[in-house]
Amino acid sequence: MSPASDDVRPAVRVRGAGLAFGPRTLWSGLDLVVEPGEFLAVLGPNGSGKSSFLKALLGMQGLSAGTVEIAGGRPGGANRKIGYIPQQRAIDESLTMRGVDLVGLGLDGHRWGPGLFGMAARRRLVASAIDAVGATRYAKQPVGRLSGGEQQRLRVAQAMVGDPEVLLCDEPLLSLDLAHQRAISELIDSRRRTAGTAVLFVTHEINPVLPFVDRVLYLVNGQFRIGKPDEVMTTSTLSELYGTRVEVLKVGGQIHIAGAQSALCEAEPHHHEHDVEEQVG
Ligand SMILES: Nc1ncnc2c1ncn2[C@@H]1O[C@H](COP(=O)(O)OP(=O)(O)OP(=O)(O)O)[C@@H](O)[C@H]1O
Repeated sequence: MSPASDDVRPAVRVRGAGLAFGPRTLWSGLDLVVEPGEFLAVLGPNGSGKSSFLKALLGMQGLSAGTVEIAGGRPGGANRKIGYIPQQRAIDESLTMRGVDLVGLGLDGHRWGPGLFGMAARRRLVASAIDAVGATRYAKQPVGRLSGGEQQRLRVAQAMVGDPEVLLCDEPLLSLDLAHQRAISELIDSRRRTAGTAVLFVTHEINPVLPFVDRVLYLVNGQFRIGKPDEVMTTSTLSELYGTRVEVLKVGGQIHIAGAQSALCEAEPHHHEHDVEEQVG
């Protein structure tokens, strides 16, 4: 990541942001600048507000306080500089749209024009985005009949095809096998290195992307920490954040967190007890 300078505008700038639903505050006082080419992992247990954070950046969720700038503008509207991989939802089996058409939706029509040249250029871009996620074999089939992982790879292609300045990814590795988790993480990493795309990557499992992560935003129970993985993913920082002893174990280049789930269960006693070593963020 290159250091901030005056002539490079940040990809994302969040000032004094807060989000509350009724009496429940998901986060408040959030200040964050994400630079072009930076890879920010957004971690935290279920319901801590990770997806809502991405939705606030997209203008799909209003803030309770503060402001957001993304790709040089306000969130919302048709900002073509933002690629978004939404949290996976099953696509209706009856959807007959083909993969190539789904990916093509990630391109804005007017830039290519109706002429033959425009259409050929558009087709080439779509084909190359599909190739990059390894989806060429099934890209002409109806999306509704593809497996969850195949659909997910097309969603990644759709988010990347428009040459975004900022890529917002909500658990993009879900339902991918290990080989494709790796291929997609490396593809996203290479895009931010070569094109300077900032990546905000929501995940429950940091290990598959740990080699790429510059900084972590960790959300828990209305609190958050921002910093390099080595600063945030420590026993002392996470224990402070969870409000109880949480053990962070670093083994073979991977990070494992023990005790976080039971910390949350104590706060919400109706949940099942799971006090095994686990990764919740
Ligand atoms: N529009 C809304 N109105 C009321 N509550 C909402 C709304 N949107 C989200 N919430 C609540 O805010 C909390 C945070 O939701 P969010 O989806 O951001 O969590 P998350 O960290 O992404 O969780 P997960 O890991 O389970 O995907 C949840 O408890 C959710 O029910």
